[in-house]
Amino acid sequence: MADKARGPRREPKPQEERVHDETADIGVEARVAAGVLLNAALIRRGGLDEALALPAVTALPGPDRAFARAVAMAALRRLGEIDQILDRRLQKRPPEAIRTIMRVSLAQTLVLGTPAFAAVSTAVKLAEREVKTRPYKALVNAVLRGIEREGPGPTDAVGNLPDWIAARWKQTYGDAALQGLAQAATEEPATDLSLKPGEDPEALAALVEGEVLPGGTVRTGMRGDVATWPGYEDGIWWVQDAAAAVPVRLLAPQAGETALDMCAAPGGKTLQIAASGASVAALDRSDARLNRLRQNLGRTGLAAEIAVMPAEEWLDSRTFDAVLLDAPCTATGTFRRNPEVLRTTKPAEVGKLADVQHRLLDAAAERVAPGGRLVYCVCSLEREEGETQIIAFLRRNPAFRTAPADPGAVGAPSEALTPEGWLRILPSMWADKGGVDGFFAARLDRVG
Ligand SMILES: C[S@@+](CC[C@H](N)C(=O)[O-])C[C@H]1O[C@@H](n2cnc3c(N)ncnc32)[C@H](O)[C@@H]1O
Repeated sequence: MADKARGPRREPKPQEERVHDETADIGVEARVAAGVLLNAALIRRGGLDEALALPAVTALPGPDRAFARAVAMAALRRLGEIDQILDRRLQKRPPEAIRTIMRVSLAQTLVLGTPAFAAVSTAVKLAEREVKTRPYKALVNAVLRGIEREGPGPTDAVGNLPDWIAARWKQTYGDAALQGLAQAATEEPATDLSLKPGEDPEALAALVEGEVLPGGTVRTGMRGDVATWPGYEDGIWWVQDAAAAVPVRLLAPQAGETALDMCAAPGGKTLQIAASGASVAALDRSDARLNRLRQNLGRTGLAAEIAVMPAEEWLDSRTFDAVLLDAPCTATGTFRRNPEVLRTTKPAEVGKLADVQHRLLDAAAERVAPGGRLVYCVCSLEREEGETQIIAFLRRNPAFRTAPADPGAVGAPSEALTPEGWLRILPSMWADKGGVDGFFAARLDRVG
């Protein structure tokens, strides 16, 4: 939880930014870009990625671009707390552009540790630039200097979650879990690497300033461009959150088996299946998203058959020993890496996606060979997309039974095991190791 006495705690700083804020020489344009990124991320899903391609961002030198992104991400993770601090000092609602300038400034001073003289003076310069914001220059200066002088005051990390999400998670997981989830949402996650079989996780961990997590994932302390990290060129690992690596371990594909990955892109799980020696077909409706899989197959020397296709419309008549359905979902469990997901997901999407998942689950069942198995997973924390789907699926499909998971054997936190034998991984688990993404996973064996 946020430190009630002092406001948001500081996040570890990305490497490039560390170099730069020490010299405090990053200018106004990087702060403009941070505001552009922040607002784009708040407007719609995918907005952050689109904004990263805008000239206001791409025209910046690399370190300034990294700084702008770090500021936007820090602001997104702490938006509720930042607004609590601002709202205490604002008597009237300022124009949105002014709020953005102040949010960007506070993300720097309160979260990233940028020196106040740099964060505040650039905020004042930003206000000065536009006719519409110029009249608020003195307000920006007074508010930000006041916070610097008197401290931010108490904040509540649950306030970083939209109300409807906080209410849902409280009802589903309880108040203590909600506090843990809110805390996890404030923290910048480390990068996790999955290794090809035969590679030594301890040796890689030593090279990438990392540690080996249960299950064999290597969690690295490194930041910046992964293409420059040891082992990238040799294709011995790929980036995959520790929790995202669990469903394929639950599926346990074997050499000589056939496997189908029904919603495969960008492909971390296909790579895991291919690395097991099983022969894998990977489907996805998005050709663009499959490009990442194609690149990673080339880099790692692994093989998969790829088809661009809505999985339920695939005309191929084969059935498979092992079927993975990593279904499209609200992705609310990925808030550590994609903090904007909590802001852009709308309540109505939960039900709409649950309908899609229902349809895809039925299509997946038809692909499972007699004696074969199906793993269903989603990176959502919403029950309708997880537990409720499997309860309904088992009612519709008496030929399938839950194969209870062994969390230790699949590299999942032990407390993730549900009474039914499914896995409900929460981002607040493994807090001492830096947390994990949220996932639901169930293995269903075809017994009839
Ligand atoms: C959660 S992501 C999959 C992540 C992937 N399994 C991985 O590990 O990298 C869901 C994917 O489902 C795809 N998708 C959505 N509807 C689909 C459908 N009807 N058939 C096939 N793919 C679909 C999306 O394009 C998206 O790439």
